[in-house]
Amino acid sequence: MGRKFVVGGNWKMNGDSNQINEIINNLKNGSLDPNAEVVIGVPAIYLAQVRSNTPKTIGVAAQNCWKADKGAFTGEISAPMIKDVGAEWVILGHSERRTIFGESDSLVAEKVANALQHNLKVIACIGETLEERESGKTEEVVFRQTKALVPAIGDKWNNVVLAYEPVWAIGTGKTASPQQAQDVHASLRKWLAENVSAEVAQSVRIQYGGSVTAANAKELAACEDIDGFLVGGASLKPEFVNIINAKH
Ligand SMILES: O=C(CO)COP(=O)(O)O
Repeated sequence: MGRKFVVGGNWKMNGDSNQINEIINNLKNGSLDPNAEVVIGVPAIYLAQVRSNTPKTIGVAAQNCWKADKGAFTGEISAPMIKDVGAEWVILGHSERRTIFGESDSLVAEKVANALQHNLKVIACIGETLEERESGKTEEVVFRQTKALVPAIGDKWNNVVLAYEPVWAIGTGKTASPQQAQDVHASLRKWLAENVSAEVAQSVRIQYGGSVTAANAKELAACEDIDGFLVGGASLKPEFVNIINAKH
């Protein structure tokens, strides 16, 4: 069976009630490809509001959560809380969490394990920095980041989407070329076949993220191993609909 195209919008720390209503109306009024799964990644404070105002055909994701269910973790939110307000997904291991907030591979893995245990679906992000790419370490880095997730995911790969987001392409306007992205996605699939299973390698969806726009989405979506996108800036704009529809 083919992998269903999946497009995430990561709003990051953007949006207020007015802008959020505009984004949701744009999605409601747009004619969205029924063969594409759509997930919007919303600032935690708006999760409940967005979940109740957005059609159920669109998934709602938190952008982070802590690894424990509850307790003395001031400022954090938990997987059970995300579930409680009706959201279905969480984005974990985003490069901004890894770099700005110092999240290690092992912390990301602990968060992934806890989120999956609570039946949240997870978009798990990986990707190399410019320096790592230029020193020929892209595969080493994305394999290391993925390896840390394997025990955390266990047999729950059905609830995981991998997002390959080269850090140098995020918010820079420097999109990876379709060939650069395809090469890493194909290497990841090969690594998964060798280190997890042929079935997981074949079935797991791998999104590309980093300066995706309506202008470059079609060419990227045509690549064999690119199964969707994780979109930052453009997910706040009307062109997000065109990105969702880029595959068909
Ligand atoms: O980080 C991203 C999505 O998670 C990508 O952000 P941009 O699309 O703004 O480059």
